[in-house]
Amino acid sequence: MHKSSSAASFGPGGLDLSKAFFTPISGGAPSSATKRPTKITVVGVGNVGMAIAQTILTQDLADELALIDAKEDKLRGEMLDLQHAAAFLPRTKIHASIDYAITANSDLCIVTAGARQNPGESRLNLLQRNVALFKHIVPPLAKYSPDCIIMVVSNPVDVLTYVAWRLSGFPANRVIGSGTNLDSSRFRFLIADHLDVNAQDVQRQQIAYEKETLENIHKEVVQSAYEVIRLKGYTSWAIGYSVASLARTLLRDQRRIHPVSVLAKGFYDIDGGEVFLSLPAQLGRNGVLGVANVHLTDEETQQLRNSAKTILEVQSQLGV
Ligand SMILES: NC(=O)c1ccc[n+]([C@@H]2O[C@H](COP(=O)([O-])OP(=O)(O)OC[C@H]3O[C@@H](n4cnc5c(N)ncnc54)[C@H](O)[C@@H]3O)[C@@H](O)[C@H]2O)c1
Repeated sequence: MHKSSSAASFGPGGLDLSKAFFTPISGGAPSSATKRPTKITVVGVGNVGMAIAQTILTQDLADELALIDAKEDKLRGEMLDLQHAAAFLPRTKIHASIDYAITANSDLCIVTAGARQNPGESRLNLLQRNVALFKHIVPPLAKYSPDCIIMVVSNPVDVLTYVAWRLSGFPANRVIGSGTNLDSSRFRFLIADHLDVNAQDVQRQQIAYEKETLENIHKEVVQSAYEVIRLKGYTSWAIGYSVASLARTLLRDQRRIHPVSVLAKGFYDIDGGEVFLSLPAQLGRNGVLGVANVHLTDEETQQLRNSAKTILEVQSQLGV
């Protein structure tokens, strides 16, 4: 496949056009003090992967973007389509290939590749197919970018984050799932809409709401993704912004708290095994820096433990 680069080549003579436009100044060559470029890889250029890629570009989060997929034509088409917007965007070098060598030295690798559920197929079978995909995806990512942070977006996100953690051999602080970051945003939108305020001002604070209003908003959050999928076939824009906000916090060491899938063992009385759950985690350049201690009711603690138990049962059938 034609490996991309954002740079065009000019004819067989190899004419260096840059010299025709600029006269280099002495000492202008890159020095060791020059900042290393920030590089993000996105695996899977479907609806979700492309929404993430385009948000990363418009928000100027990377100097280099590497796109990986199994479909060569789709991959090249998406790469060219993004490159053609270069005149309207901050400068980012875009690569695309089925060869993981282009992902080398990434700071952040975002995995969105996933199999689609066949009619009548069980969720466990779909999960097993996704585990098989991850066996092709995660080891080469870890090989080419041994110091990167891996962010899993593919569903079921908690279990696949565990799978990515096992397959990568990385410490748990460098493997994160997008978790309920998007669901939180949906929750904040619905509360903001109800109160007619800005969603960015909806924070973690105890405000007295009518029980019924809160229950309705909760129900709506749970149904949100299904509703969008029913109407347009998939979700993309909100998950794109959600993951870009995580990328910003991680790569710019913002140390913000996000509800994301992290290794939950030892937090909130979850001790039974290695399971990834969405918890309020502080994120920075080293990945997960800590987990916030939010007060939970006994019922909420029990719900978390039940989720952990269910996920562990599923994981025991995966052979990873
Ligand atoms: N975590 C969340 O909040 C959230 C939100 C939305 C979607 N998702 C999940 O994201 C995933 C992707 O959704 P989508 O709508 O983009 O699906 P999609 O079918 O449009 O895209 C999936 C892409 O993965 C690629 N792919 C398949 N096998 C591959 C392999 N071995 N290597 C590289 N690429 C491969 C496909 O070619 C395709 O381009 C799904 O699992 C979906 O459930 C998660």
